[in-house]
Amino acid sequence: MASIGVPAEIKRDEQRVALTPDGVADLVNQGMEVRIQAGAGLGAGFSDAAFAAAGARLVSAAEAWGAHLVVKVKEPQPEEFGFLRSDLVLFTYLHLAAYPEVGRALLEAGTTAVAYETVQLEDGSLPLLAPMSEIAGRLAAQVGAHLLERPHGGRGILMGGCTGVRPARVVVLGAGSVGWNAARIAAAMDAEVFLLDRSPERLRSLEAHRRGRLVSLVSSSSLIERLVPSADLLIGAVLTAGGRAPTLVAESLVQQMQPGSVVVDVAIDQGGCIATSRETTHTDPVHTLHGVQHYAVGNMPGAVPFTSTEALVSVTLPYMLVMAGRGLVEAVTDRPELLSGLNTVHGAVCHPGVARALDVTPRHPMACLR
Ligand SMILES: NC(=O)C1=CN([C@@H]2O[C@H](COP(=O)(O)OP(=O)(O)OC[C@H]3O[C@@H](n4cnc5c(N)ncnc54)[C@H](O)[C@@H]3O)[C@@H](O)[C@H]2O)C=CC1
Ligand SMILES: CC(=O)C(=O)O
Repeated sequence: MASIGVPAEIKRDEQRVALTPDGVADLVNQGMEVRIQAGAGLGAGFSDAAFAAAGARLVSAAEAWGAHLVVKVKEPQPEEFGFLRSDLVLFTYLHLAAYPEVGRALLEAGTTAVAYETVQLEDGSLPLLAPMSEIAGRLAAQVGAHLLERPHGGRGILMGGCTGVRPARVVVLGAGSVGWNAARIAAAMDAEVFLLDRSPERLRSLEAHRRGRLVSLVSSSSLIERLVPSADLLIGAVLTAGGRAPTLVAESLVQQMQPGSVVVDVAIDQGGCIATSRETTHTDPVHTLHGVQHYAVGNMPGAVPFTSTEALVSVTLPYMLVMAGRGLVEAVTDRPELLSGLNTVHGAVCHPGVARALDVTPRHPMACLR
């Protein structure tokens, strides 16, 4: 019988879990054995009793990691590297461009790792990243608004201003799932929003939904140089799938921002797109440089684990069913988008963007699977 293991997340401040009790019931009904580490769902509001009632077996971390398919939320932490092995299929967010040491551990162990964030449909969309990006984008506007308040270290600007007083100026780099959601929440707060993307087609597709003081602009380095110094809130949200985020904002530009302004670099999980950001945690989310508060939490959706867990499992469960039920080779035939999810297979890197970031030569995923 195929077994699926769900370890508790141990990344700092991560409270999400990779399966819900409803998801467990679906897998068990398909004849699969589901092992949940005891306590794994508590932070997201799912009790051990609820998982057991759905048919899961409550186990230790080692037993959860011992399953054929291990599903997680975040990349394995160094304490978990010892659980990696060559007959394991790991399905989780990996972001190997930002965490090369995780890539090395997966390659050394020969683990087959399928990264949620690089599963890509034919139209270029990223179905397993999109829900978390939607959440992180919405949070970015909320967090930015909060940090702009004086008691939270900000310059004391209200997002929507008030009658006769200007609103906050928000500049969003990247108009994908994160950027669009950040921009539309900021616009709904009545801020003045500039949404930049290198793709005019992407901006055009958003045109009909644009509301409030939201201006969309085709990105260029000159435009960024003009806009950033006057931004009260700068949000980084660009991505090239699998690759390291490009640095779009140099330190000299951040230096020109007003003291108390805020940077939220959501793209930090791919290395960040603002030169001065470095990864922070929910416990200690802000570092201040040149008088500008930087928020760059690599697992922002972990702040709302109930919403995020439900949203994540709603998109990952169909893939778990096919991977555990029919094996990886049949799964990629049935769901070809899984091929781009393959980051490492038996000691080789299979995704070109990840390979570039790790400075290794990629192998074709089908060749690796054979
Ligand atoms: N910190 C966190 O907790 C989370 C971080 N993320 C990250 O946020 C980032 C954005 O994700 P999504 O919005 O889902 O990606 P997406 O693929 O939907 O959008 C990225 C956008 O960036 C644009 N872009 C790429 N290079 C550009 C450039 N040089 N100049 C201007 N625009 C450029 C693309 O045209 C695209 O529209 C990713 O790194 C993702 O992993 C997502 C969720 C949570
Ligand atoms: C996308 C991602 O890495 C996260 O939600 O934590």
